Amino acid sequence: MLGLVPSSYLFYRRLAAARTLSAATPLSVKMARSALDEVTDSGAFDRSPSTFRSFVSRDSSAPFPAVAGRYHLYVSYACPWASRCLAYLKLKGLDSAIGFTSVKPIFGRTKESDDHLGWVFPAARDEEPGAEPDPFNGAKTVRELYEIASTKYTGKPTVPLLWDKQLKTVVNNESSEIIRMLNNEFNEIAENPGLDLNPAHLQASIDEINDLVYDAINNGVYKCGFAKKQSPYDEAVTNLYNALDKCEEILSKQRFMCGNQLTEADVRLFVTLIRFDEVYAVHFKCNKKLIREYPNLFNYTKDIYQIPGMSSTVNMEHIRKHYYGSHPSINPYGIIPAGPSIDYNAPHDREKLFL
Ligand SMILES: N[C@@H](CCC(=O)N[C@@H](CS)C(=O)NCC(=O)O)C(=O)O
Repeated sequence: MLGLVPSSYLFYRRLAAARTLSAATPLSVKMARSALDEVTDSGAFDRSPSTFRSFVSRDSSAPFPAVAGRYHLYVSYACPWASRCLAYLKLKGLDSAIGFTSVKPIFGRTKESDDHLGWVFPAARDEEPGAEPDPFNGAKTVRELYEIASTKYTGKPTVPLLWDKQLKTVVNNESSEIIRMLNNEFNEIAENPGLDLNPAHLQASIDEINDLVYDAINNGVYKCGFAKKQSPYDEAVTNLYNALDKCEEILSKQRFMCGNQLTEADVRLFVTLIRFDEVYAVHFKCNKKLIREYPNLFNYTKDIYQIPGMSSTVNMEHIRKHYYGSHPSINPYGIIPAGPSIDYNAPHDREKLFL
């Protein structure tokens, strides 16, 4: 460890700077400790904002410079927000410069002194395929990582989190920002630096699709699933299916959401589509229509799944175990439904349609 410290003075100055940057947000404000608590009096799900919002930069003098081996991504294979970061690690060829560790899929007790349920690491590598013990801090829970980064943290201990091994702190826990950093700032150490998922000429269109997809689809399925009253559910499910119909129509004319090249908008939509028929349809009551009943959306999901590297970011076992097993107020007995076991490696027509 000491080998990483440039000089004790510099180290503590950087640590203080990083902590100020990382903690420049309302850490002392009382926040929900679980997504299931983020429901307003009207019964609607209302997601809290992420807390750690510092940026890694290609500028070598920045507090968090983009260097190989310094950062680690803590994820859950179950989580769509974490999976989009994982997808970027694979697509950009950054997985040897930035390691990652997945937690166990089912929430567990994070402290003996309270009843919080959250992400936990396995005690050994062979405990749960895909999940690994924390390699750097020996943390038993993601909550512990947040507590190492800030003693004042009272918010939700969420994944993904981009961890700085040198300063032992969370750089950023907002996936929409982490993916932009992975796209833009690490090109000098990426194996695929030429892949730009946010090209300037498509930025306006990417932002427009992201606005539609985030609110109505990515977060929309959670609004359906976590609603505690009928009317917020009705509103969320209507918005969800209006947005899916719109995507289906866009994809009838072009291979990807912003044209005929893969962009950030596709990675962001994919992580919800791949979980939809297996989990959201049943667990979150999104059963008006399945993705496999939309010809374009279904083939588009297969198309993206078959991009080299992408299938390794999809662990359906973790996805199914997590949702059905971690929300006792929705599924009290934790029973995992049998189907549908879709083959996303099956042929699709997208390449032929849009040559
Ligand atoms: N805005 C965050 C959201 C992350 C998030 O909500 N992650 C969920 C898993 S899918 C989580 O860790 N939840 C912990 C909990 O509910 O206790 C991001 O996009 O990075």
